[in-house]
Amino acid sequence: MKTWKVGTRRSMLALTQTGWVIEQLQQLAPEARFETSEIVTKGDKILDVTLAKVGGKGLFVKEIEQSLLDQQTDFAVHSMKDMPAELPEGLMIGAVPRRVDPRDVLLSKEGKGLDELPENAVVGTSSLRRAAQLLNYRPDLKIESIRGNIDTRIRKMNEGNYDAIILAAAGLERVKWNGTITQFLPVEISVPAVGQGALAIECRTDDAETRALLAKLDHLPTRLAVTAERAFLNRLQGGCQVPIGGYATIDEASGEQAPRITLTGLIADPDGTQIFTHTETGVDPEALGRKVAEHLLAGGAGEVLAKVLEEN
Ligand SMILES: NCc1[nH]cc(CCC(=O)O)c1CC(=O)O
Repeated sequence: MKTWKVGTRRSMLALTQTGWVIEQLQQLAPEARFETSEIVTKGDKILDVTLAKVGGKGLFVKEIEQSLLDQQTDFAVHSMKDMPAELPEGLMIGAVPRRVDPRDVLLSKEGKGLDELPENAVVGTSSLRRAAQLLNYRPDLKIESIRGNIDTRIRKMNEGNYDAIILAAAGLERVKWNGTITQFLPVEISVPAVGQGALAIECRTDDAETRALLAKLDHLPTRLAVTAERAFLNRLQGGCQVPIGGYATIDEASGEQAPRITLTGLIADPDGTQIFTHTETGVDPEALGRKVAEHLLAGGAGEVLAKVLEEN
């Protein structure tokens, strides 16, 4: 039986999620063998600058995609959130496993939730999307950039530089972090990033054997939701330089083949003074994503986007 070579980043989160994917595939295909190939990406090397300033999305996936194209690896496991809206020619997302909790969470040093944090409290996040939504809700907060993997960020908070930090629930859940989450931020306060909580398993379009293997792990409701979110992002041509959020849910009671999808899109001014959101329901994920984007663009968010892009 074939041995599949699996590309992954080297962070604890990446290795954990890749291990999980291999475990799942092993159960679905007991004869298959897997070998992981750890790849250091540009995003892993640049730890001192805001990612937005050095090219944003794609930094965590480019080298891994090259190894797929060069046939050094057969498939790769990524956080969906790190995937650019468009994939290189010849590659595809072969599976989207079931999503875990998509929400952002607040961790605070003294266990105080967002409403209880003292005036002018310092919150660590390097995400423009998170910063804009926090500031919109609590304009007094001071947002400070923070980088590094989950452990590093939590350590930096505890060492005293920040009163609180914002992370994705999904990352903490996947690494089985055993600390206390202070608050799960409702999606009404913090619309998650496109793809947050989901994984993308990427492979070559012409590799039928790998596609057949990966298809076993695909979760249709998650795929539909993420497809809508990514169509939204794609229509906006947005990287993570712009505060964009997108979150879709599936009404599973509404039909096996073409369930109803509800998508909320968000575009914000980085300082949080202007927030544009729109929610719409449809059955075609691509059409829905475009529609929500176009509604926001027509309603004034286009000017905010243009301004943010100009400044960067
Ligand atoms: N920005 C980095 C990143 N990419 C994926 C996750 C984990 C959550 C996920 O899979 O959505 C994280 C960490 C975070 O945002 O806290």
